[in-house]
Amino acid sequence: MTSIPKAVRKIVKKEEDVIKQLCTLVEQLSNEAIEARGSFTIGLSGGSMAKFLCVGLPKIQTDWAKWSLFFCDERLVPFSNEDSTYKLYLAGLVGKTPLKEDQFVVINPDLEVDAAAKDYEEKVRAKFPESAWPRFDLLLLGMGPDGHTASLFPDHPLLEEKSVWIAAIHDSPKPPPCRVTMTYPVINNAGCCAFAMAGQGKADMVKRILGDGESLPSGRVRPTDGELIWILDEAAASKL
Ligand SMILES: O=C(O)[C@H](O)[C@@H](O)[C@H](O)[C@H](O)COP(=O)(O)O
Repeated sequence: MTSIPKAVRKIVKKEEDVIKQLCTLVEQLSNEAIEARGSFTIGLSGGSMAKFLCVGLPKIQTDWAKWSLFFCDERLVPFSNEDSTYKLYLAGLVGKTPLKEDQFVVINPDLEVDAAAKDYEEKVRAKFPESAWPRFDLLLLGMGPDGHTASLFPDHPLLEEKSVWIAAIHDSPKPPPCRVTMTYPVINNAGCCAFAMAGQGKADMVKRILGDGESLPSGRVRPTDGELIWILDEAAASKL
């Protein structure tokens, strides 16, 4: 087993500091990308990542009009459903920042899941024309209690999916069962992948992945030509 030599660990005192570090990173990378290329592409995740971003992003300084926002994974439910990740961001960021609804590249929840994955891939391809693989400026990822990230779950065949940008999952062990997810070739082609987490509940899995180097889905996030950053509070890092 190997550890992750390229992962930068930023350990801060408590959850509010995790939020500050995370949103400072987003601010810095957005400004760099906009200066270099005139646009900023960011992939979002649900769970506590959504909560952190909705608290912290309204305070950053950036050229919001230049942002395009994507979903590292999304649950195939109507946008009105409490399980919709997009719904969280819509409520937390639109109206609280200058971001507009049409800057979010969203799934079509009316399609069945395979068609929804294809449709989402087409929407992503339209933003990265002529690329073999898209290069997102920043992908923000969560880590579940089983070590999953995006909708890439332990021992699932999707961990080996290398032919598509966006895959469908019909049997997610975490409900709801139908989702679409970015695949590893996409995730690992990003300019930066960042995890952010807080609390004792994360400590065992953080140790298994960052300390012991277990090959769980979150540990397989290793950008081939980009940065990997884990932002942890002291409780989440307590077993390292
Ligand atoms: O769609 C989902 O079910 C969530 O996006 C999920 O993948 C989440 O990112 C992790 O489970 C971590 O969640 P917490 O950060 O809330 O523990």
